[in-house]
Amino acid sequence: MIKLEKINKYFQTEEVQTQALKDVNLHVKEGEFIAIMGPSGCGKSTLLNVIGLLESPTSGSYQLDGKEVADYKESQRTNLRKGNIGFVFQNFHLINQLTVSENVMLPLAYLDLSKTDRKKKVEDVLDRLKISHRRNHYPQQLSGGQQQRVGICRAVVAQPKLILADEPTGNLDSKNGQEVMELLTELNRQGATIVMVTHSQRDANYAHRVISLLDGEIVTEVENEIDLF
Ligand SMILES: Nc1ncnc2c1ncn2[C@@H]1O[C@H](COP(=O)(O)OP(=O)(O)OP(=O)(O)O)[C@@H](O)[C@H]1O
Repeated sequence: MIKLEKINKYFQTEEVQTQALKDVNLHVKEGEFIAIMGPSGCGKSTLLNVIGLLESPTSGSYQLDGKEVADYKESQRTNLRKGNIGFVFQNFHLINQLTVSENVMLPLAYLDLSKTDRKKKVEDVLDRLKISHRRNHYPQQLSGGQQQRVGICRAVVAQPKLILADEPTGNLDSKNGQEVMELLTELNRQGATIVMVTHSQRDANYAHRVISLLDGEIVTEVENEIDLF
């Protein structure tokens, strides 16, 4: 599904040039669950942003579902993201002025669906992730764990094949963090491919494979032994 070959990413500011990714090669198969780890500043978020078509690499090849997308312009990347990639963020990124239902409906605004179909999809995902009793609440009326549950609803409502999560449990206590990881595992079992950045070894244990980055380079790749049954 994801094939990165010799991906390099440079950031240029007035004084310095930083190489955030160095010759990164990474293949992710459909249905895999990958964790990306490494110290602060090693390039984890940059890698996730490249995979999620939020940024383009400076050089290298990126094939997504067999299509070369490394040179896509911003408008092409935006179009491809819609409905295909769901994002989960550490700070949830919910809009405080919108209710839970309205937040979850946002990614559907760009898809060609009737209002009834949109409402049904939102209701289905709120039910499935057990947060429908809070549908008319505003984000600040919810606990952190509930907010992340809503964040995950929004990431999956358009049924994307790929879910990208940047430290999804970073702002949660361990009980809520574990619930979020169980939710991601369940979505993965239902077929979603997941790439997750994490600082937590415990969270990384849920993944099939753990990639470690150091100074923009992949230094180790470890397969986890996961009991699938
Ligand atoms: N927009 C940008 N402009 C300039 N430099 C950047 C930019 N984004 C990232 N960098 C630099 O690229 C390197 C990698 O950053 P990145 O955010 O990917 O690291 P990270 O591993 O996700 O860090 P953290 O764990 O602290 O979030 C860092 O040196 C950072 O300063």
